[in-house]
Order: sequence, then C-alpha cells, then structure tokens
Amino acid sequence: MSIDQSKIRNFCIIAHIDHGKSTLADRIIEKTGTLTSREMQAQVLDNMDLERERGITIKSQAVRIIYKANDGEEYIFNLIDTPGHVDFNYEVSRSLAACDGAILVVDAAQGVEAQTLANVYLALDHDLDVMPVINKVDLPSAQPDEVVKEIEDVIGIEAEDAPRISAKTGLNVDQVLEQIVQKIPAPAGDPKAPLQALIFDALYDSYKGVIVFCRIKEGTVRVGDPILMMATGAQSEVTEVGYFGAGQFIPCDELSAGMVGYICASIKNVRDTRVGDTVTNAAHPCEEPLPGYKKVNPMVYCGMYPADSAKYPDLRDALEKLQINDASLQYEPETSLALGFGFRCGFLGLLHLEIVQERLEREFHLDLVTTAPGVIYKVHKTNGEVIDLTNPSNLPDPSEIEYMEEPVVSAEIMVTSEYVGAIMTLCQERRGVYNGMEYLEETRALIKYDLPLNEIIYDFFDALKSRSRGYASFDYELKGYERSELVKLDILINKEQVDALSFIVFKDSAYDRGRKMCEKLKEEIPRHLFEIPIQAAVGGKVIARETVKALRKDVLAKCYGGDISRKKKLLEKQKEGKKRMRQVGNVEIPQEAFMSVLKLDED
Ligand SMILES: Nc1nc2c(ncn2[C@@H]2O[C@H](COP(=O)(O)OP(=O)(O)OP(=O)(O)O)[C@@H](O)[C@H]2O)c(=O)[nH]1
Repeated sequence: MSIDQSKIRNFCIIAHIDHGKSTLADRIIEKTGTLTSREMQAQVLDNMDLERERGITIKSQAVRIIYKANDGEEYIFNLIDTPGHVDFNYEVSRSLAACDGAILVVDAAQGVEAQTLANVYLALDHDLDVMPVINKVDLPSAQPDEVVKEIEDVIGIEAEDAPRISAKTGLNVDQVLEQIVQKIPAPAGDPKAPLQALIFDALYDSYKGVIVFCRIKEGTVRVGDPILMMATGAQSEVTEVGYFGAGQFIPCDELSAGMVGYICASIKNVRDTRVGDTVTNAAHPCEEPLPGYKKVNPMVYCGMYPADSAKYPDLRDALEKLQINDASLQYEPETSLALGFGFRCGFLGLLHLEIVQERLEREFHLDLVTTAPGVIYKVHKTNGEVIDLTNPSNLPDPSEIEYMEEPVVSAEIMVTSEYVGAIMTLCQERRGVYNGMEYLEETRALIKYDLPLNEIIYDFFDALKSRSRGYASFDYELKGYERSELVKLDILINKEQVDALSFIVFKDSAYDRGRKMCEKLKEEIPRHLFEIPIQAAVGGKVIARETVKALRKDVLAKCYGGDISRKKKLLEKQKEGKKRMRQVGNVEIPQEAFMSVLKLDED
C-alpha cells in the first residue's frame, strides 16, 4: 500500500506563548473526526500531565489526521506540535525540520510579539512556507485588521486572506483546513531511493524500547529492514513501523518518502539514538546524512542529587532515559561534601530545569535536592589556561585567576509605549547595555538590550511581566562572553562552608545578595538546641551574618505535652520532615534551602 505524496501535508503550528496553538491543534483534530468528542480530552496534544498543569507545550508531539477537502479528495495531515517558550527554541527547530510548512497563529488582541518573530525566523531558516492565522477574534478586544497589517509590515508576509478564527469556539477553523491543502506544499522525495530519515524526536517505552519519531525524506522503510543510525554507527533491525493516531501508535506496513511516523528497532543502548541523526538502510545506505539540527548548548547549570543517596543509580538511569528525547539536557557526575553523589546538569533555561526536575520526580519517582542554578563562566588563569566553570565550587584560588568572563545575551523586548520607561529601568538595573529601539507602530516598541545571562535566568521574566502589566514579551539569544568583575560568594553555616550553597555573583552585588541570602536561610533553617550563625563570605572575608537562635526549653516542653495522638502526629511529621533534611556538620538543613538563591526578592 503506497500513499500518494501529493495528498500529504506535513506542518506544524508556531505562535507566541498563549496565542492559542494547542487550542487550534485540538480543534483541527476534532473537526477532522480523528477523535470522537467523547474520546476528545481537553488538550490532547499536550499529553504530559505536567504540560496540562502548566498550560505550556514542552515536548514536540505528532499526530496524523485524515481530512476530506472541498475538492472531494482525502488528505493526510501530519501535525507536529511545537513548544512556544523562549527556553525551547531548540525543540521548535527540530520539529520544523520534519515539516514542509507552518501555520503561524497570532492572537488578534495581542498582535505580533517577540516570540512570534523568533519562531517565524526559525521557520524561514528551515525553508518552510508560513501561513498566518488570526486567532481569538471572539475577544471584544480583538483587532484583526490591525493584526493583519502588523503581520505584513513587521514580518513581511502576505496576510490579507489569513483565516480569522476563534480556536476556542471553532469559528472559521474550516478555512484553516482548506488553506493547509492549498498553501502548504506536498512533500517531495523518491520512495525508491536509499532510505534517508530524519529523527526529530524519540522516546523510551518500557514495552517497545526506543521509539524513534522520524520524517522520511527519501526511500522506504519496512519491518525487517536492517537500519543504520549514521551519527552513532549503531545498526539494528526494524521491528515495527507506524504513525501517530491521537495519543496512540498505529502500526503499518511501511513508511515512504514524505511520510512522518515512528520506527521501533532492536536498539539495545538508548545512547545509540540521537535526535537529529539520520536513519538509513544498512544494506543500501544513502550517501550522506541529512543536515542535523542546530546544535544547542545548555545555558544554565545546577547540581541534582537524590534526596536518598541510595537512589544515585536510579537518578543516573532516569537522566539517561530523559536525554533520549531531550538532547539538550546534559549531565555529568559530581560530588558535594554537603550532598554526596549527584550530577551537574545543563539546561536551556530555568523553565527547562524546572521541567526536568518535575519529570524526574513524577515519572521516575525520585526525590531530589537541587542546588542554585548558575550560568557557565570562563575563567582565564594566570598560566594561560581557560576553564569553563559550571560549578562554583571549582573556582580556582583568586591568586590563579587573571580575569573572568560571563555570558551575555542580546535581548529583544516588545512592549507598548507606556511601559518603555519601566522596562528600560529594569534592564538598566540588571546591568543591561542599551542597543537601540524601534517603533513597530505608534504604540509599540521593540527595545534591544545586551544583558548578562546571570541577571535574567532567575526572575527577569516575572519582573518584566509585572512591570509592564503583562504587556511585554521577550526573546533572547546568546551573544558571547564579556569580561566582568565576578566573585564567589560562600555560605558558612555554623562556621562550616557549605559547598552546595556557593554561587558566583557580580562584585558590586555581592554585599546585597549575601545579606539577603543570610536572611532567607535564617527563615529556612529550623531552630536547633544550639545557636547557628549563618554567614556570607567573599574570599574568606565575612560580609553578612544572621543567627538562628537556639530552641528554648519551654518550646520543647510544649512538644512533649498534649495527648498521645497529637504527639504521634507530631512525630510522624518530624519523620516526614527528616527525609527532606540534609545533615551538614551538626546542623540539619532543609532541601528547600539549597534553592534559596532563587527566592531572593526582586528589590
Ligand atoms: N477567547 C479565546 N481564547 C482562546 C482562543 N484560543 C485559545 N484561547 C485561550 O488562550 C489560552 C492559551 O491557549 P493555548 O492553546 O494553550 O496556547 P498555546 O499557544 O498552545 O500556548 P503554549 O502551548 O503554552 O505555547 C487558553 O486559555 C485558551 O483557552 C480563542 O479563539 N478565543
């Protein structure tokens, strides 16, 4: 059974966060009858619990839909979902490589935003045809005419006949379906050529093993074929091929050029599979692999430790499995005096970190202690050596350091004119260097700043939203490294330095951050039978101090009074609490304390 290529459309939906991408995807699936309404769960494409809770799309997902067009023909749509958050540009990029076109969703009330532009540029980089759709026209504040004009002026693509829809109510979604047929090109490729398939995602299933999601660019793949992963050199035999029903894998006989589907093979080692790699036939290989994806490097690092040190091997296995479909996650073993054996992990940004942390806790049932995230600094030593510092504890002695550099990003912030002042003040406070401003129309400006990455990874996004009442949107990319005055801030608890609490900070902010850190830790650390000094120090010199007072006798007495069931409950609670404590010297530190640096207030 071969499928007529001219009847296939492979596309994705791109949008700024919250413009309605997932809602539109659901509506398309519903309209084409792939699912009955009863089967239709809210937000089918966002199939991880976590995504549903946070309302954002993290992993790229794919689904095949059959659409009967007005010309009477049946078309196969392969819809590939993409994430919209700035942390995940890399994931957007890898889904785009599997598509021939992209639907651009723009909110009729918000208009073009920073990530709308960033995503369109990514799509154009991949030579995709971009088809605009104006969403949320049901909102009273919708201004579809203005948004059409904005798309044409700011992005420079034709938008006059863009469907004006409400993904929520389903209004005009049929126009979107028809335009997919008319405007998105059918795939090309020769089914008889040697196999060339691009892996755009992969996951580990405990029954099927590694499942590779791919777009077949050339050739055909069938069960029993010997396959070769070109980058890793791993060979195996295909055990199943198929495509994606809604939330299900549907086996079929073969996948040929132009199709999107999955391959299961007797892949033994999960490390043999790499997203971005090319699969070919081991007996009749293609000459060259497809161009891989843009390689991305993690921007943010932190330590992750199992709360129960016996779970170290479980954490290692879990990280290995997560890495199959999250190639941007990196990790290597490390040890901490305070926390024992764990891993130093690299992430694309803070949201990515939080998501990995939550997936480890939920999907792999691990209880974790995470240390404060930081960026990668370059340390130029007096002996000429340059090291990439991902763990503050490894900072060489100051006498060996010639100078240090920190990563700087070029940021673009889009905001309505009344908030320009507030946003510029914020960027200035975060050591930003002003790089110009353009008015996109009378009321909206695009402000450009170079900002040190370590000033934006924590709470910049929140600060931006609160100072612009939610109107600002933001996108950034790494610009490079710049020389900076940086110091390591150490924390001493009961006179003992706690390695997992050290962090690198801009010299002029050290005093302020040290003071706040001590205040925060004072709140986090429970009283003990003795007094606990908490100190912040730079280069051995104490710059701030707080004290956790000793427990008084009568507090203890209270605990031991009362009826027996209350006492039991209290003991249970204490036991529960104990598990989440770390012993450092003779002080017990709650796990949350290791993340204190994230909770230092904005001002
Ligand atoms: N009024 C109105 N609300 C809509 C419409 N489409 C989507 N929404 C709402 O807008 C919010 C964001 O929609 P999503 O579909 O989750 O947005 P998204 O672009 O997929 O967001 P991410 O997956 O996080 O990138 C949700 O609360 C939707 O209910 C629409 O046509 N009209």
